Amino acid sequence: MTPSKFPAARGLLAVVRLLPLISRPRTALFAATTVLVAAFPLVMTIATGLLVGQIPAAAEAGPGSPEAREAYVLLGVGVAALLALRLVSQAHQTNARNLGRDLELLLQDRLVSAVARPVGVAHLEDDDILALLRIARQLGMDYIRPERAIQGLAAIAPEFLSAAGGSIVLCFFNVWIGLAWLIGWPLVVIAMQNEYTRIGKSVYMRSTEMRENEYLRDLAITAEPAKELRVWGMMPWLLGRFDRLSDEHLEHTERNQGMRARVALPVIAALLVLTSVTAVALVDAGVNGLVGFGALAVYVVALQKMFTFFAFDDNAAFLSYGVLPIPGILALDGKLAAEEREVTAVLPDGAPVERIRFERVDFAYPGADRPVIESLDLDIEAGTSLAIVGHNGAGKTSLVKLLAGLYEPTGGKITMDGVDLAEVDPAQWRTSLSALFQDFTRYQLSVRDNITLGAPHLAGDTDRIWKACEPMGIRDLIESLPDGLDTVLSSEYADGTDLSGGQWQRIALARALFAVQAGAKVLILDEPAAALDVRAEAELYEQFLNITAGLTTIVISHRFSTVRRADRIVVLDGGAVVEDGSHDELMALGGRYADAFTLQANRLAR
Ligand SMILES: Nc1ncnc2c1ncn2[C@@H]1O[C@H](COP(=O)(O)OP(=O)(O)OP(=O)(O)O)[C@@H](O)[C@H]1O
Repeated sequence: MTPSKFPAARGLLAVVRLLPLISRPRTALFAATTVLVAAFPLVMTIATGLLVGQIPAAAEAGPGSPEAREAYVLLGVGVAALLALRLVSQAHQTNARNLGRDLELLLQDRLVSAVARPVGVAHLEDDDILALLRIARQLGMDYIRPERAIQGLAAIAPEFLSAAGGSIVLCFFNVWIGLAWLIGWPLVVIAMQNEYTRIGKSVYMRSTEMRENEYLRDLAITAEPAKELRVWGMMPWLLGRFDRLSDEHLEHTERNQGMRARVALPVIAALLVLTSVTAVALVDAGVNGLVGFGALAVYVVALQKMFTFFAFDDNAAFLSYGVLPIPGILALDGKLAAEEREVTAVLPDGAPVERIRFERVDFAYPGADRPVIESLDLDIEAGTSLAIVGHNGAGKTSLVKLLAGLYEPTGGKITMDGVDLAEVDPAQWRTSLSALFQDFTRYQLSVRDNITLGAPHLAGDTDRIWKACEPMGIRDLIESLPDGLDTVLSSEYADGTDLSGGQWQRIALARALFAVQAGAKVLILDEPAAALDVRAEAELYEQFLNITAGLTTIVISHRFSTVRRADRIVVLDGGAVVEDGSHDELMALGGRYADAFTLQANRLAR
């Protein structure tokens, strides 16, 4: 995030630009009521002053005199302004509340669509973006809510205009005193907003610093890590560390949340001096008969306006805090939009019908200094099965993530039937793809949703769902669940249920199969059955190969019983292909594959 010299002003400008996007008429109403809410008190001020000044003349002239009638007219004007102020204030506040709420929704929407827009996932590992996301996720937090900023603005803007109006009135008394107020107030507002912004940034925008704290809190209250935390007796340690970090944060807050004396004291002193000088000058002018009683009364009430405007209150703070995250969110929207790729090619129908080709592909994860894939050449013939093997960290998953378009190669290209995937609309490519990753997601949704997520438009096709479940051996299991296919797979729901690791894996495999049945042409299976026993895995993979015959299948596995069934096997090491051939060819080669296969086979035999 680029630091800004005037974050409060930038945020405020952003708000001013965003409001018309929510609603032009409501923004116009907001502007109009801001002016009216400022103007009516000024009218009251002047009417009251003039009324006070009129009373002696009216009393002398007696009831029914023109002087007395003028006094009543002034009273009427004052009361009318008061009533109008009440009415307009109400509308002003309601409109501000609604605009604030809608602004927050607009920002949430911008944020979610910005984050969802990129084709890949690299941006979700970018520290700056993550920091912004964490802040934005707290949009609901009281202090840094844009909604509060609008409410703050709704309260401050009329007061400020009113004080400016009071300053102009004072110009008629003494132009220098009036100008001093007219220039002084904006300076005070800027100084205060800058101070509040400093406090807001240092206390409420500590996303990165609060990261560990947030992580520990989530660990302590979510079901997934609960087992390990309890079994290892980690809870006291975790809570202790959480408390320590929270205390540090609290200390930091207490240290930084106050206004600095070197800002507050000069501001307060300047206001005191200006008020005293104005008051003394007014009294002096009155005593020396330099201004009439009526005019003096108007000036005194105008001076009072200066007290009612308060640049130090909660509204001023909420205004500064609330606008803080806005420029970042808008910048993120722009930044991620700029990363969108240009589509210049289309895949032929039914692709791949010939081959998928990795051509001198390099890849390094964002921010990493070493590549995980280097100059990789790999030809995958369409309609065949390929197994990728290699030791931990060899780059197998990274390779299929590139194929799935989750990351883009940093060098070289991946083509499908000759078309560079970087030029293709990822949505088109992904309709041809079904993938199951080793860290597949266990969605806390119904069984039906879990299986049909790869082709949600077919979620109502129960026969098709059973066709995906039966080969995975889970139809009986699903039928035994309380709501069958509609049972929620989470014990966090009243009628929900959780499954064993192997059962979850079968559900995920059914999801991959369902997407294949829905038309996917390429199937990626990354450790598809690591949670199954060896026999079950071999049987399942056999089934898969039968069902998916004619499909381009890429499987990553450490189980050679699975791997050996593939048409072709490549051994990956250091991000490059080091052996390539069928099971028999690689065994005959007597290299790494043969060694590893023999080792595993001997162990199993023993
Ligand atoms: N998101 C990531 N960011 C940075 N580095 C990563 C990321 N994911 C993986 N790596 C690194 O890339 C290298 C290759 O990882 P990859 O997951 O491709 O290996 P693999 O062959 O699939 O391993 P395994 O058999 O253990 O699943 C590893 O050194 C790993 O630390």
